[in-house]
Amino acid sequence: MKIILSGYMGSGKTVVGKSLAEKIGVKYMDLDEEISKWEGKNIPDIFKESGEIYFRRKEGEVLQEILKNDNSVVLSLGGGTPCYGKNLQLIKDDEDSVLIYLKTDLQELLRRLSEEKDQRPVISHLGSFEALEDFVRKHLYERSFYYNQSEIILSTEGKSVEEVVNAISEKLK
Ligand SMILES: Nc1ncnc2c1ncn2[C@@H]1O[C@H](COP(=O)(O)OP(=O)(O)OP(=O)(O)O)[C@@H](O)[C@H]1O
Ligand SMILES: O=C(O)C1=C[C@@H](O)[C@@H](O)[C@H](O)C1
Ligand SMILES: [Mg+2]
Repeated sequence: MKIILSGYMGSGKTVVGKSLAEKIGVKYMDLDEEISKWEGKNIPDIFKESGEIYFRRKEGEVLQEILKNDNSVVLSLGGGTPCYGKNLQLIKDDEDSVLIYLKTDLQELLRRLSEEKDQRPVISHLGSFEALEDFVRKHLYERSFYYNQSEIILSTEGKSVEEVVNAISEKLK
């Protein structure tokens, strides 16, 4: 099975995905990391040097490769992955994939993201907490249309990473 984690930036896809993979003894992959490896540079540099449209194209290509080649994997998507191109449909059409939305509320996302903006080129330019809040509120609303099409929607509210991992394991039983 391919367990695919989706959700806004800061929702915990990477930390939860790594921990879940370890718990159930399955290979872990992070789409952002795979794109970085493929391109030989980190995500902020890809955005800076080649632009977001180029990044989105690579994101779709790398996702397609992983879906084709890796049959047993926990895969953390990037925050925007299901919202671009054919990515969401590709995942829905893949019979072995189960797509899980880590649903984290706006205030918690803001708490996390205000500490960790620099490695996230979509928000790194937002200078103040107010600017970040304005942006994320609207962006999360727009993206929720895509996230909510996931097979499993899991609220992370009040849950530690371990509790999120346990909740996913329960849902998958
Ligand atoms: N359930 C949780 N409880 C407390 N902290 C959490 C939880 N989930 C994630 N975090 C923290 O929030 C931050 C963001 O998590 P993470 O990098 O895994 O998000 P992400 O969804 O992979 O983001 P991106 O889309 O930008 O890659 C990290 O510092 C992480 O430790
Ligand atoms: O939400 C987004 O659009 C992004 C999230 C990150 O995971 C990276 O995929 C990249 O920084 C874009
Ligand atoms: Mg991540």
